[in-house]
Amino acid sequence: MSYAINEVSKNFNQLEVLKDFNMEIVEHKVTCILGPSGCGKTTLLNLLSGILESDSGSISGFQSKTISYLFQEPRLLSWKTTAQNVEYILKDCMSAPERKAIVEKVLTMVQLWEYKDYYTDKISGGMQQRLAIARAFAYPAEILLMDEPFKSLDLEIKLSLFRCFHDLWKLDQRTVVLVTHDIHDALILGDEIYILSKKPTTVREKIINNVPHKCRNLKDKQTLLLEERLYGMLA
Ligand SMILES: Nc1ncnc2c1ncn2[C@@H]1O[C@H](COP(=O)(O)OP(=O)(O)OP(=O)(O)O)[C@@H](O)[C@H]1O
Repeated sequence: MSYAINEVSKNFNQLEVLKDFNMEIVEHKVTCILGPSGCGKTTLLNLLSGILESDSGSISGFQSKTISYLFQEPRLLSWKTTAQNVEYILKDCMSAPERKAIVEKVLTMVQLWEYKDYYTDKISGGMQQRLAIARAFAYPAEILLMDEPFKSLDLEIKLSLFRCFHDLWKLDQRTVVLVTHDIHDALILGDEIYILSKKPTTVREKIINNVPHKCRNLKDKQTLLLEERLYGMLA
């Protein structure tokens, strides 16, 4: 199954942001949207989640789905512990024993189980972002929308977050739409990579990344070839 965005246009007053925009999102894949700052990536996620309405065109498949959103900043509850931050969002959708099991599973996967009783303002920024990713995957949404969750992080932290992402994604191969302006995020995480133009924004290219998730790293030969191709397209 896939989700379709057909000929969608979105303006803010006189500003044309998306114009006759077409895209397909394949279930159980990570679709990465790579585009310059201000081209309308967040606007697109807001259209997919129903926060915004398009001016014309259609978006199909999302309406009846549960959607989870992960933002650039972790948006944690500082008055709750690491474990409580995950448990809290699960309270209406599963029993207490189920919640406990999931909290332990995801916190262990992102190496935060030993910090489960720490308040979130007592853990580092990288740990907070790991927690936010674990929390987003813990919620049983069918679609996960990610808005530049790796922006402004140094490379070492980013690489550890990429590993967390891959481990969590492998659990149930969630349908993910990730927006970014960073080629590395797209190369390591995206199965399908859409490259956007400047405003008024359309899709310039679509690339399929066939490198298996576990082989993707910034030294892998195939990944480097793809990187060269992407830089060529963005030049
Ligand atoms: N509610 C709004 N009202 C008016 N203009 C808006 C609104 N939301 C976004 N815009 C404008 O639409 C354009 C696209 O914004 P958007 O945040 O979607 O871009 P983006 O690609 O996510 O940007 P960035 O990479 O910098 O986060 C920008 O020029 C922005 O100023």
